[in-house]
Amino acid sequence: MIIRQLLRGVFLPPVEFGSRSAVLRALSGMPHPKSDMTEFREVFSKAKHVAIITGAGVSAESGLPTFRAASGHWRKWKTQDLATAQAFSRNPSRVWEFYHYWRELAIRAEPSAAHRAIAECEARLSKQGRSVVIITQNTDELHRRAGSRHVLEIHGNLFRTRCLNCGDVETNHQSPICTALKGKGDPDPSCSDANIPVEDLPRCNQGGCDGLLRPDVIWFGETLDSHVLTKVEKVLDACDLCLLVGTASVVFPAALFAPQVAARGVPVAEFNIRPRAATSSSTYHFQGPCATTLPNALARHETEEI
Ligand SMILES: NC(=O)c1ccc[n+]([C@@H]2O[C@H](COP(=O)([O-])OP(=O)(O)OC[C@H]3O[C@@H](n4cnc5c(N)ncnc54)[C@H](O)[C@@H]3O)[C@@H](O)[C@H]2O)c1
Ligand SMILES: [Zn+2]
Repeated sequence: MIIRQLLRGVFLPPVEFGSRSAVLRALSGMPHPKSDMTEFREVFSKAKHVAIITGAGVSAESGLPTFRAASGHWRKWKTQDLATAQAFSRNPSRVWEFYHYWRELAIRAEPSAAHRAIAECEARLSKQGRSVVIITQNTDELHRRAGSRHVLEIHGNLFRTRCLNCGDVETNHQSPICTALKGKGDPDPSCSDANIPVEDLPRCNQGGCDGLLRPDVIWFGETLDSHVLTKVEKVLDACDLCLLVGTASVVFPAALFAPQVAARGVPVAEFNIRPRAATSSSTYHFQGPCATTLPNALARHETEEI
């Protein structure tokens, strides 16, 4: 499967809906995605294995801005220029400030109605012998905090650290993660770097190691965890309904997941505040904030007995 070969971080050009997609649709005779909720609910009620692919938009209503909403910047730097191994080795203090900012936002955030609707749907369907698996690009843990149990975090987790010296991976929810980062990380472009000495940044506490820790997230240009990708492949191959929630789907390899499922003739239902260029290849598109659209879409169907 091709997704195994791919690194994170190749961007698709973010073509706006209405330009190239409209032309392609007209040329190919491709139907417009439907927004018929009753029909979607019929399909949903019959699905045995549901894959739900989520992106930053699912956490937007929890107060975590999408990179796009934050104009793709933290202070004066592009987020994709900070989320790299090169940026970390050049300036670990700046990159830790950036991740400290995200950790503190995520710790204080609460799961939204969209996270809760997904978790409730998973719990209910599992009692009926049906499965729901969440494949998320988010690193904020809000799906788990909402109660979801089958979550594949393809881009890692803000609340894990990895030691650059011994490789030890630990869960870490400390706030702040180290004293030197307390009160740092302000995203305002006029704010200066804290320039924290490397020995005061988060360090490994495994017997005498003291190596520098990094956030255990997948940075641009890094390979996704092959164990996680193997699980993703199985879920994509087995699903008979796929939801694409709050993602621009412009970052590989996640951008390939829904098209891969659609190519098998499996319905894809998209929930986004705006159409994307590739929305035209989805079966359904429900436009609007997903904390409003998803609870209706995933509520108990009249044919469900429990
Ligand atoms: N919460 C997080 O963990 C978080 C936040 C920002 C970025 N990221 C990272 O950024 C990368 C960019 O990927 P992405 O495609 O997920 O994000 P993105 O910022 O590129 O796109 C977000 C998408 O969500 C949609 N959206 C915004 N608000 C919405 C809402 N209320 N309801 C429904 N849709 C909404 C937007 O139209 C857009 O298509 C990912 O790899 C992710 O790891 C993560
Ligand atoms: Zn170590």
